[in-house]
Amino acid sequence: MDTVQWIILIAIVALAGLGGTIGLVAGRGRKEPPLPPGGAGTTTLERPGDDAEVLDAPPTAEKSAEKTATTAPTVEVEPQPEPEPELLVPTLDRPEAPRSRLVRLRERLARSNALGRGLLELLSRDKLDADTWDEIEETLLLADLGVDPTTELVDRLRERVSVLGVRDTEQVRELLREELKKIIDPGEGLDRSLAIDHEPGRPAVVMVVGVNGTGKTTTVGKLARVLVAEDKDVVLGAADTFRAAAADQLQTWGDRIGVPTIRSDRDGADPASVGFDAVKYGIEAEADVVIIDTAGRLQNKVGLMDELGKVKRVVEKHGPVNEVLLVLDATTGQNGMQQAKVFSEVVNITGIVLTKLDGTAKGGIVVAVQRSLGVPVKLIGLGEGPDDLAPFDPDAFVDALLA
Ligand SMILES: Nc1nc2c(ncn2[C@@H]2O[C@H](COP(=O)(O)OP(=O)(O)OP(=O)(O)O)[C@@H](O)[C@H]2O)c(=O)[nH]1
Repeated sequence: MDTVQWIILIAIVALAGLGGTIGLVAGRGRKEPPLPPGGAGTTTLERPGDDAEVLDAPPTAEKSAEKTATTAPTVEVEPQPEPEPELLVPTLDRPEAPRSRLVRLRERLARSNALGRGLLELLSRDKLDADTWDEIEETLLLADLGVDPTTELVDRLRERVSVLGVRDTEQVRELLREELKKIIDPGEGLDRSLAIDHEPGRPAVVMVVGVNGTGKTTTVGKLARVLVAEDKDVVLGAADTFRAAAADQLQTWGDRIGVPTIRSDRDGADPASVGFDAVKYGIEAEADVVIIDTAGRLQNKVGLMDELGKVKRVVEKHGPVNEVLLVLDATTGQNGMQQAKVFSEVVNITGIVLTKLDGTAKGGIVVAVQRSLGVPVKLIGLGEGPDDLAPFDPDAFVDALLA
């Protein structure tokens, strides 16, 4: 071989050696990709074992770039998925079932109501003379029982106590229980259940009316919770467009239990149209009950009262309103009675909600308002808690008064 031939031979051997080295380096950096779960056609890079702790969390952009640079220089890396946004599932309140709340509320009523205790004390005196009977009468009047019911109750008790010669505290308590029961639940077929049965395709409509501050919006919210606890689908209508924050307040109640609130974006919008839309929505959503909150307004503002009548008429274009609940604050006494009369002239009240019976000895208003309107008390509010509303049960009420 001459020199040129030697040079060519050496060059061929050198090139062959270099090629083998390059092939080893590239092969070390490549791994067979694992099949993705489910065997779909995409391939992913295997994650090294020492990165195991980050398997659950998607790698950060920085980390994945680092990995790309050090472990897979020649592999085309699929873009790493964006971290999944944390799914914020709103936690809804689970309203208390009506049965258990009754027990709790009864205890509260018994604690806060001095009427029964006062009467029992007077009736248990050794001598039931004229002065004592006057005191009994006064106690009942102060409890807002009203003049006629008070006279009736005192006359009946007086007669029975003297005829039966009852002196024993337990017997007196029993007589008082019977007489109070008669006067609170006169047995004239007062239906205290809420009229929320409905035909298929049309929800029952409940309108809630009353003067500002009686607890109207709160009652709508609490009532929605009672109904949700009974597995009803409820829609709220914020037809109190008079007070700016009322719709927000109502929506907060609805949001807590996953109940939609139909409202206007505009303050001072036509409440009748909000009421109409709420029922329309309720029909489309196949809801069971639509509860409409209305503006609390002063009873002497004739224009505003007319507006309330209009809300009812417009809502009734969808069909009859099943229930019109008047909310009265039990602590306002005779003023509450005046309000009741004015409202009943504008809309046909079908039931009364007495709020704030906690902390007042004026439970007698139950009797007064039922008599004056001929409408039953259907619900009572016994506190500011979300589940402090219960169906009115005359037996439980009298028991609580005398507890
Ligand atoms: N103690 C007690 N407070 C109650 C009860 N019901 C309502 N309230 C309180 O009464 C206040 C007025 O309640 P709202 O529901 O805002 O009254 P409203 O009638 O809707 O008033 P407007 O929205 O201004 O028309 C709130 O502080 C309620 O928490 C109850 O049964 N007991």
